[in-house]
Amino acid sequence: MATHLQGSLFDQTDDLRLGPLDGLRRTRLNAGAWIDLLPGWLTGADTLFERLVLDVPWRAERRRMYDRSVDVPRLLRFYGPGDPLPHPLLDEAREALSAHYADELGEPFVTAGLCYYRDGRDSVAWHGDRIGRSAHEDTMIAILSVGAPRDLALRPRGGGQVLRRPLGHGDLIVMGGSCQRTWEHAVPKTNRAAGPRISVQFRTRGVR
Ligand SMILES: O=C(O)CCC(=O)C(=O)O
Ligand SMILES: [Fe+2]
Repeated sequence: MATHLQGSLFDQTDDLRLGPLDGLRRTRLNAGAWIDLLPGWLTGADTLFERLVLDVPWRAERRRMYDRSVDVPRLLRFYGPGDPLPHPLLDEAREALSAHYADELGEPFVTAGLCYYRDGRDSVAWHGDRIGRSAHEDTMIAILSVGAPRDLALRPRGGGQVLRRPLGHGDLIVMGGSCQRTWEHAVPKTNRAAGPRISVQFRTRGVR
């Protein structure tokens, strides 16, 4: 797999470090959904990006579409509860998030789903993460984004005004409340030249 990393693509420091979470800012959406945003949570994210590209055993998946089977346009890897994560920074991030949201969430983040968008043609279509308890309970999904900036788009389920949040290198977004049931999200394809991006989604037990 070609990685096309030209030196310090995204930021200038090798010092991989998570900042404090008290800068998180909440936007309330309707129907009990909300998002928390913290740009630049992780600094030195180049190192993490490069390690994840090389070390994660990425999988291409296929899915049925009508009578054909098509490639899912991104690479994936899922780490379940207790699976060793591919980089210690991810353990640190998950622990920091679990501690920060402990009272409000009432349980820790235990899984990590990784997605690798190789360029602007890779994407994920509108969906809610509604497999498991999130189909009928509030939950939180925290996403750490590294690599090229891509928009996370959000809209009320079934349609409505689309919000876009550009997620850059080291940025954190948390979708909470009813967001997976009452809203949908997507990473749309882009015609702009977009470099590679990796997102890490932390979820609670029994939520996909
Ligand atoms: O890449 C992202 O930021 C979002 C990924 C996502 O929504 C998912 O895998 O369920
Ligand atoms: Fe999702």
